[in-house]
Amino acid sequence: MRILVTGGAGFIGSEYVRLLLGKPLGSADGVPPLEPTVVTVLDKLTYSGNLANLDLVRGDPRLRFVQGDICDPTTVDEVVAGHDVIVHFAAESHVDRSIAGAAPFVTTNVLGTQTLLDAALRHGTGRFVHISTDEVYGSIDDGSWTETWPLAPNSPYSASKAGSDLLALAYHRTHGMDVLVTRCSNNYGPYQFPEKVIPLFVSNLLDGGTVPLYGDGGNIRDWLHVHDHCRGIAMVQQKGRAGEVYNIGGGTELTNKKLTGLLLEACGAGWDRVVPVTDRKGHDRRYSLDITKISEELGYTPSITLDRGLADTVRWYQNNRTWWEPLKTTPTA
Ligand SMILES: NC(=O)c1ccc[n+]([C@@H]2O[C@H](COP(=O)([O-])OP(=O)(O)OC[C@H]3O[C@@H](n4cnc5c(N)ncnc54)[C@H](O)[C@@H]3O)[C@@H](O)[C@H]2O)c1
Ligand SMILES: Cc1cn([C@H]2C[C@H](O)[C@@H](COP(=O)(O)OP(=O)(O)O[C@H]3O[C@H](CO)[C@@H](O)[C@H](O)[C@H]3O)O2)c(=O)[nH]c1=O
Repeated sequence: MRILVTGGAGFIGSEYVRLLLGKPLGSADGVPPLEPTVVTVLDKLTYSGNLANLDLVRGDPRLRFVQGDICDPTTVDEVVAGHDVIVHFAAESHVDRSIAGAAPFVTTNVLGTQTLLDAALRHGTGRFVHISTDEVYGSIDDGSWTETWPLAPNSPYSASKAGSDLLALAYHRTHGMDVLVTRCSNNYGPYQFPEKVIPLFVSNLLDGGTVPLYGDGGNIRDWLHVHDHCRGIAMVQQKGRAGEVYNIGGGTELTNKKLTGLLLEACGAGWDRVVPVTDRKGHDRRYSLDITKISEELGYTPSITLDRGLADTVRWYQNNRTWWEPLKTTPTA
């Protein structure tokens, strides 16, 4: 099977490539055999893409890397040809950046996805797995989102992801393409660019600095280890039903204040290192996913507890300064 992974040099995409090639960050228990003959990574290498993320699989004869933009129809057409499956991670992924400027989010997330879908349609690609996000549902005060919940995104990032999510489903309904969509909660783990809250806070604390906690710190996120997310995607790729949406969550909801406390403890720092700052504009209060569908249909359960996952992640950032230190000093605009 020939698999194309877009955004495979990013945080989550690179773990998916490692999983496909038999070098994941955790045990692949419960994941059906993947056995790819070729894994092609198509990645533009934006500020968040990094070839070093693929170091563990460098040299695998099945891995091919193409530096290219998913918005470029010529490149996309050439790369898509001959693949049986596309797993589409490539995106602009950071909410704060989308507030500062929405244009690249609309371009990459909406137009880039349309460009890929059109190429997959032309080439008759067997299966297209679109990686979406729980943020497309908006914010929820009580209860949890099932897959049939109406979409109500609030940030330019989540609006652009909702656009691509609905486009992917539309290609299934309109053209009969074998498209599946996954919507997952907040990922954490090694190789996450140090702008998202966990790697930002951990790297700042390891550097002896402070951490900026938005608003009252009461916003709630559901945390999912990147390896468990990729296990869930692999199950969807192998066993999911065409045209369906699958939520993938971690079942670990925490306020940002509680999360900050855990990170301070793991880094041996005190609350004097926390600086309350002005809240994010339009800040979603709570995300919560109902994962009954993927659990009952595909046998998914997260395997890495938050305690273990956070301890391992902090240790990874302690031991891999050479990976993240340059990323904190290089301009990324
Ligand atoms: N990080 C999370 O918590 C999370 C949660 C839910 C969903 N997601 C989704 O998962 C996917 C991956 O997220 P991530 O956290 O790994 O993001 P990331 O920012 O670490 O990686 C994105 C990758 O896409 C590449 N890319 C960006 N624009 C491109 C373009 N125009 N053409 C080709 N490549 C391009 C980048 O170079 C990078 O390698 C995204 O679609 C994101 O919306 C992320
Ligand atoms: C960067 C930063 C964040 N925060 C808060 C804002 C959020 O409530 C929480 C997590 O922020 P972020 O790490 O930016 O993640 P969030 O906005 O939830 O979005 C993430 O999770 C989404 C899935 O829920 C993904 O679709 C996005 O790609 C990913 O970036 O921490 C702070 O308090 N201080 C900060 O400096």
